[in-house]
Amino acid sequence: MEKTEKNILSISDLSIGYDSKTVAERINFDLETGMLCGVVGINGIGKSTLLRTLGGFQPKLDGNIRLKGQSLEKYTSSDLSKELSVVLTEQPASKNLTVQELIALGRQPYTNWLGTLTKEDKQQIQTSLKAFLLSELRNNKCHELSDGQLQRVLVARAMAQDTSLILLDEPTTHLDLYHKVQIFKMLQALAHDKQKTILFTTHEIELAIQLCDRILILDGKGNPFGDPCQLIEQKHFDRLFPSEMVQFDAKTGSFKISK
Ligand SMILES: Nc1ncnc2c1ncn2[C@@H]1O[C@H](COP(=O)(O)OP(=O)(O)OP(=O)(O)O)[C@@H](O)[C@H]1O
Repeated sequence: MEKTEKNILSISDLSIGYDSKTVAERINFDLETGMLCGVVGINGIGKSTLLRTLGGFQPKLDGNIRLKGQSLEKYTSSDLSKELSVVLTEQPASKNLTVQELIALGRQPYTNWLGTLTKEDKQQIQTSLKAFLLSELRNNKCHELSDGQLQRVLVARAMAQDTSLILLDEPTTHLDLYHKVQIFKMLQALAHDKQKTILFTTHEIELAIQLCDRILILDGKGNPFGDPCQLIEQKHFDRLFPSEMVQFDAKTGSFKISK
């Protein structure tokens, strides 16, 4: 009983894909409040498809997705926008807005039809600007930003939306190592300090191993899920890529090119 209450997201026997094409099946995992979870796997295995399915952008093929104990399909779009925010890889259409204006869009689920911001809305926007080191850039147009800065703005908008679950598709693409680590650490702080449940897809397996509480490996078979150390012990990362090309070193938690 206690386990169910703590679970924000419960996925059982989920199959995802398009019309008659199943991309991945037998996906099972639970995420509790305050957990940071990375979804990894080779190109084309279905990471983005999973994220879009969990975000309600495309229907599941089979199985169950429960958000805070209720089937995802039962949520109205207005209720869902208060529980779930999604950051996709596509560039936002609204790049002509300032940083502060784009982050303010995160408050839309709570504002009246005129979009009037209350004191609480404004406070949330300021907190998000601060958490993602954007206060000084607040009046800059989004099209003037670097990829790393824009990525921080998109995550800050999700934070301003103040949902229990945040989904992100490859939030560190195009970023250098420093800025990848910066985003990962900010996501970790958002999960641990603000008790948000965060699930993101990534190719940064080594960083995910170091910073995530849980990892889901989409592998086209059992789709193992667990604590990174546990997955290392069970040798799941060893099987991710063909060993004649890359090998996983369990001691350092990193991949080495096979000589
Ligand atoms: N709109 C679509 N209609 C049909 N098939 C699609 C569609 N979008 C993606 N696919 C297919 O679904 C499979 C999974 O794609 P997806 O983008 O989810 O993989 P991914 O793991 O995110 O890949 P990557 O790491 O390269 O971003 C691929 O075979 C892809 O060709």
